[in-house]
Amino acid sequence: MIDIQSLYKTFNKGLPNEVQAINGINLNIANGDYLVIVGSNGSGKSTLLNLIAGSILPSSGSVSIDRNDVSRLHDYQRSRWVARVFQNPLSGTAPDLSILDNFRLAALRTKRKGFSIGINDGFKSKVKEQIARLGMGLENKTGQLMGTLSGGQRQALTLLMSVMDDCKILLLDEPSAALDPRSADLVMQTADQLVKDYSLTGILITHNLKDAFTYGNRIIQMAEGKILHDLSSEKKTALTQNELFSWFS
Ligand SMILES: Nc1ncnc2c1ncn2[C@@H]1O[C@H](COP(=O)(O)OP(=O)(O)OP(=O)(O)O)[C@@H](O)[C@H]1O
Repeated sequence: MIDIQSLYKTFNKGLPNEVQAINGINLNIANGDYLVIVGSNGSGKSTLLNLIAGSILPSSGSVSIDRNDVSRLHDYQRSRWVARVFQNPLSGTAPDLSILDNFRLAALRTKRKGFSIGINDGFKSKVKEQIARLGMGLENKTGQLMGTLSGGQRQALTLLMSVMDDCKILLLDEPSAALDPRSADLVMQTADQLVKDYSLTGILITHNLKDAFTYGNRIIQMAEGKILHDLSSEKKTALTQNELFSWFS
């Protein structure tokens, strides 16, 4: 469970360009929830995700993961809980390395000290088996260079790489925004499947209201660093597309 209490983040404090990006957020996200975050530009969505990931630290307030107060831990210290996928399919992968080597690198990055992982047959077949589940036919091309894949294929593999190593929370910051509509759908479906298959807690930021409507079991709308709407389970299911659109009018 992610428990956020009285969270504030101010950038450039005391300067003329001071911004109160997060303005007193309280939020509880249950294990296994798939939370969608919508909101206008500058409403604080990415800052909230950064605070959960630990890539920035709060001005005040707390973030706990499974009852561990992680508020002062940096992102690399939270990596055993948190995986993150960004908008740009080029980030997070090495284009000049093969698919398999990229998986190996990803595994090495997240394994705790003392745990050695080779590129042995066991690892290779585990990777192939997981890639096959994507249904993209890439399992027999693990020697292919990552840079030669399409943006959608690459983003789907990035998603898989980020969840294969026992993380509990998957943060998705507009993962399909840079992709064509077909690839975007594929990546969103992959994310949804991985959240379910790996029993993850997912948090998705999206500007795509169709995706916000389709995915997740809870939706929040942010405005000026606060939560304006918060609908979970049945209320999210009952939400109509028109109602969701009206949040932005
Ligand atoms: N590192 C930073 N330094 C200064 N100001 C920042 C920084 N990061 C974010 N901000 C400011 O904080 C506010 C919230 O930004 P944030 O990126 O969280 O919004 P967002 O809802 O994710 O927007 P978008 O939909 O455009 O990505 C904005 O006013 C932004 O300019």
